[in-house]
Amino acid sequence: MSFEKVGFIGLGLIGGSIAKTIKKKYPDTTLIATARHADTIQEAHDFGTIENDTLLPLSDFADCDYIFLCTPVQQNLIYLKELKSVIKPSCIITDVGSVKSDIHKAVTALDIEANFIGGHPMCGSEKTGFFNATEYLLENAYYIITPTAKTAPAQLEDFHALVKSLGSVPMILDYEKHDFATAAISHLPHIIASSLVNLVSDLDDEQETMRTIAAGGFKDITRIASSSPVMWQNICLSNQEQILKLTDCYIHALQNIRSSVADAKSDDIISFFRNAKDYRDSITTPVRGSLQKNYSVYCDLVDEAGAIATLATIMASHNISIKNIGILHNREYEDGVLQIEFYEEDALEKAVKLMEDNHYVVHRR
Ligand SMILES: NC(=O)C1=CN([C@@H]2O[C@H](COP(=O)(O)OP(=O)(O)OC[C@H]3O[C@@H](n4cnc5c(N)ncnc54)[C@H](O)[C@@H]3O)[C@@H](O)[C@H]2O)C=CC1
Ligand SMILES: O=C(O)C(=O)Cc1ccc(O)cc1
Repeated sequence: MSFEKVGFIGLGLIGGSIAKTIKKKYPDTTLIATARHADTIQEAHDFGTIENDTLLPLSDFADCDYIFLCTPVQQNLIYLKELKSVIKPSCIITDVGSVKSDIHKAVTALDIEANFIGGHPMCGSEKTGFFNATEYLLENAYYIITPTAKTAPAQLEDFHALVKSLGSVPMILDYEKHDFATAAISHLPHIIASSLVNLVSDLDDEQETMRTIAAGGFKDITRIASSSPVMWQNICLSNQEQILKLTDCYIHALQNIRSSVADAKSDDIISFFRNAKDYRDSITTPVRGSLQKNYSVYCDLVDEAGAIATLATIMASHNISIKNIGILHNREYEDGVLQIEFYEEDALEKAVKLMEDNHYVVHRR
């Protein structure tokens, strides 16, 4: 695997995270980028991630070994067409878009199948922009790779190795299969989250009773409604067929549970919740490559000044990096607990032992 120059078109949460990770793992690689706003490029240059400090014309990407398309999915299609006449013969254009069929069809129509490998890192969040990009976002996340019929095996192997070296877990998948699966586990959930928020917003009273009492469950299930509207508009338009299929299935499922409630079918209602709980509990178990793994523990708050600093010092003196630390108040922990999040499972296990040795009351869930 050898590459000297990598280009990014779009440098937000995902493009920025990939660029920061490549810069960290391959400091000698030249990275260039262009985006919609000059500020983004200036910020990434000042951060030390990319070479250029102004917006670049696409002709400047001519000697790139890899070009990552990291704008909203429909915008990626426009850049793909423009890049056809720019790239060198050995260049691989890849994308990070949440939908794959559209771009694969465009690649075939443009007759550039030998120069394209699709990609989709299964990580991210509701946040946007280079500012929120991190060099650990990709870590342990599945990174779906969708080759074309004309992808050279050696180039696929190289790209697979690159993805792995960035800390992700590469998974090769057929692009149509990808679009059905992501419609179910990502696209429909985003539609449901946003429709639920819109419903509450429409039904709330003048005193905003619903907004005021919105509890953990509502906030958990609707976090992703804060995602970029443009990005999700693009995804809905690109993956229209699969999203329609899944939405119909979901409407049917809602009608079923509605009937069970209307007819007071207690057995059906309990099965509905039991089945969901069993499947959901099986997903919670930390497995390699899950979306946004969270290695958190909770400990009872010691009510004295400097309690957080003391704990942070204990961790630091044992070389354990803390990703996040803060006080959590919810129904489960009425008096509040300290939530400490780590980057990896090993660190979490070490930290739990240390905290217990230091007589902290530790909760895991
Ligand atoms: N946000 C997430 O959690 C994930 C997003 N993706 C995919 O990654 C891609 C990028 O998403 P994010 O990085 O989250 O978005 P973002 O909003 O953080 O960044 C988008 C970038 O594209 C640029 N951009 C937008 N419109 C443009 C245009 N017309 N011309 C040039 N540049 C333009 C912006 O300047 C910005 O640099 C999308 O295709 C999305 O489907 C994939 C996995 C996860
Ligand atoms: O915020 C979350 O949990 C996400 O679901 C992030 C996400 C958004 C889009 C994708 O294509 C993949 C992952």
